[in-house]
Amino acid sequence: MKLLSLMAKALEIDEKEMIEYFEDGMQSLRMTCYPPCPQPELVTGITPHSDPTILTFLLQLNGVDGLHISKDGCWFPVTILPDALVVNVGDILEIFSNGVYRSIEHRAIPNAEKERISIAFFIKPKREAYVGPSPSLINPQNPPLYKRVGMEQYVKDFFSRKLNGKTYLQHMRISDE
Ligand SMILES: O=C(O)CCC(=O)C(=O)O
Ligand SMILES: [Fe+2]
Repeated sequence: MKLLSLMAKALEIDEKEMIEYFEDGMQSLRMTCYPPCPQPELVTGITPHSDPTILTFLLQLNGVDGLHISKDGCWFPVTILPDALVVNVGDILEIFSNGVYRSIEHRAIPNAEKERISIAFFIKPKREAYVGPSPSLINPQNPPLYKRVGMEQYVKDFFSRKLNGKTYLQHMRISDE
């Protein structure tokens, strides 16, 4: 909630709107184990994607790296900092902020020698919420860039597609219609 309040401030919207929208949301956790692979460049761990979340907190549990993020079309490894979580912006925050916060495309690959374990903690709005740009950010100079859809529908659509970069977010963009 503290993070969301700070983001509301940065977006210049009422923090109450942000908190009401996101409170009592859904939370889930995914633990992934990547067995060691002598030729990691030949296999895929988790294919490139952005998360269908507000925020994702990621713990690289046993200190073995393998997370990469995409920036300007290139992949960059994320160095593990001791006792720190990686905080990733998800697609729902990109949509809510009407593109101000950009979700991060990422992938994970196995390590050549060691097993790698990650735990991702996903923060999402409640089931009854709508995924769409915040009404306080929309005006004639700043029209909505994304469609508005019920959270249940959004999740259903996301998981019925193949994980493929930011294609689902692209599908949510109004200009793509
Ligand atoms: O294993 C990782 O570092 C990333 C996991 C991930 O991106 C996910 O579970 O959505
Ligand atoms: Fe992810």
